[in-house]
Amino acid sequence: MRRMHLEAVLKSSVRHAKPAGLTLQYGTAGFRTKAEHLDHVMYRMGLLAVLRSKKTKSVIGVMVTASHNPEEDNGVKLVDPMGEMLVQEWEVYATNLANAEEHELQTALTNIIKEETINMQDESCVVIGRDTRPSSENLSLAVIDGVTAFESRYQDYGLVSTPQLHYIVCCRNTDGRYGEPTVEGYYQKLSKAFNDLVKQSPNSEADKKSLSIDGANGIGALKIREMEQHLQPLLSLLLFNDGSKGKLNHACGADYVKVLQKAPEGIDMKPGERCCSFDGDADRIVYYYKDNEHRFHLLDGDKIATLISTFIKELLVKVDLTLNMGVVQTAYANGSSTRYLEEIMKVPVYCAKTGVKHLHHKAQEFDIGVYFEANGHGTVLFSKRAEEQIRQLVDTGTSEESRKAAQMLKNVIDLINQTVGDAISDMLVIEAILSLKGLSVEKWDEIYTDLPNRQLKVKVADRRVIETTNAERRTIKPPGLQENIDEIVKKYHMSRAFVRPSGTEDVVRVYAEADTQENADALAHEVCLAVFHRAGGVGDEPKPLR
Ligand SMILES: CC(=O)N[C@H]1[C@@H](OP(=O)(O)O)O[C@H](CO)[C@@H](O)[C@@H]1O
Ligand SMILES: [Mg+2]
Repeated sequence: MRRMHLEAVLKSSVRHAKPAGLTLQYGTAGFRTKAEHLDHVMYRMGLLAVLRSKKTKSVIGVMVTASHNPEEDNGVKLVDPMGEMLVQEWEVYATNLANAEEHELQTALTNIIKEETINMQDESCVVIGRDTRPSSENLSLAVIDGVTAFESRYQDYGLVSTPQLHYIVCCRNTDGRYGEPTVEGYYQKLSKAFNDLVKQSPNSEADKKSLSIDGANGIGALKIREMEQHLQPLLSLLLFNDGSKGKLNHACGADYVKVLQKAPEGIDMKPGERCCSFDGDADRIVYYYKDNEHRFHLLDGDKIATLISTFIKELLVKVDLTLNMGVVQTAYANGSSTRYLEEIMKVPVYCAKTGVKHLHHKAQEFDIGVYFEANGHGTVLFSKRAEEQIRQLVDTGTSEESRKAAQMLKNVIDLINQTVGDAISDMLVIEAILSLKGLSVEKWDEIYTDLPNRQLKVKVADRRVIETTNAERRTIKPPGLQENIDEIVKKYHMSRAFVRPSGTEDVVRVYAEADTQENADALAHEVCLAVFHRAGGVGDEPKPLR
């Protein structure tokens, strides 16, 4: 490392001192904790982004957000050259850097540079984005301080959704082939693909119902407002929880709706009308509606994956292309969705560990890989081969029908944000499919019926005592826990349950499914007790739900 660089680093590091003793881990989605503990982490992630940029000879992204966490929290994640999450091998560098005490920082940096044989003379560029949290602006300035300490180039994109930053990184590293590397370029690309798609809809006039969006009082609301003008008058959007009064993610947003299986506050729901919720950084989406009896119905990531993969499969038949398509889920996927995809749709389904990076990785193995977490985070990946074949058929398809189907697939490719799950992009794909197929939200919901399920959390002294295997569906530690869960599960009908330590919160998550909601709740509670007693629960024993 050149002396000058190092001196600059050590000098500016003093302004971003690490609270002694604080340790954090680069988890499922980067670092996340109370915002006041993150200044030094941001500065150091600025440094790491520069090293990653030099190493990959590409533009690297840094996003300041804590997604669905409460407003007081914040976090940071790095974006790799093609818009993917930071490669796993570098997560340990991120953790080491974040946890190095002041006097260890130099060694931590030198180690990475040596290990990765980074040439500090190489060019570098970092792009930065942030969500709407009150703490985000200052924290992004800390990132910039880190970036400039290494004399790197950077561009601050300011307020953007997480998927917009992923899109921008991908555009910057592909000479604009993926699109114009600006937020405006993103709107142009997506809205053109969407408008072209729905133009082909025989039902464009038929379903005049509007879509109500819960913006979680976050960045998604802001960005929908900007995008809206590109979409009019094809889609009528009603925006709620737009951040003008409510608190970010408070009693609203995709996570709230999915976990509590109820409508967010602040939204005006009319029977039969489509509603959707974004999360705090707009990379997740879930749909829902209430029926004429005012019962709430949730259409989560599993229902979205089913809708999209069915649509794509039908188009593939029309264009007569033999491309292999697979759906990737996690253990949280509702059993009914897996059964429907495998048995009715005859689509191969795979189970990956929780966290988008695992699903994304698996989905890359297919010509067309559809992946969604049940919570609504997901996208579709098209291999280069698939994309080329589809684009070719737009002109060379043997019949009018096949050319039209190829055109639709091409529009889907352009509409979907292939870099990462994206609430806005997914929403437009869903809206286009519903319009093209003339499907109401009720009809979409009827494709299969979810098994009643419950997700709970247990507080334990150290969640790392739980180790899992088989894509997190079974525990191997602590001893006896899995056997205990197996015994409990046997007592219920159509039942399934698993536990795993969360990667973003200091809790153990419990998931249970059974034939009735009452049984799913009782099963979840019994499993919570097993975790509490066998994995060092703290505080009061978990109480039954009713
Ligand atoms: C059950 C669940 O929804 N888990 C979420 C949550 O991870 P945990 O490791 O379960 O805390 O946050 C992740 C990041 O947003 C997301 O990828 C994941 O799906
Ligand atoms: Mg998110």
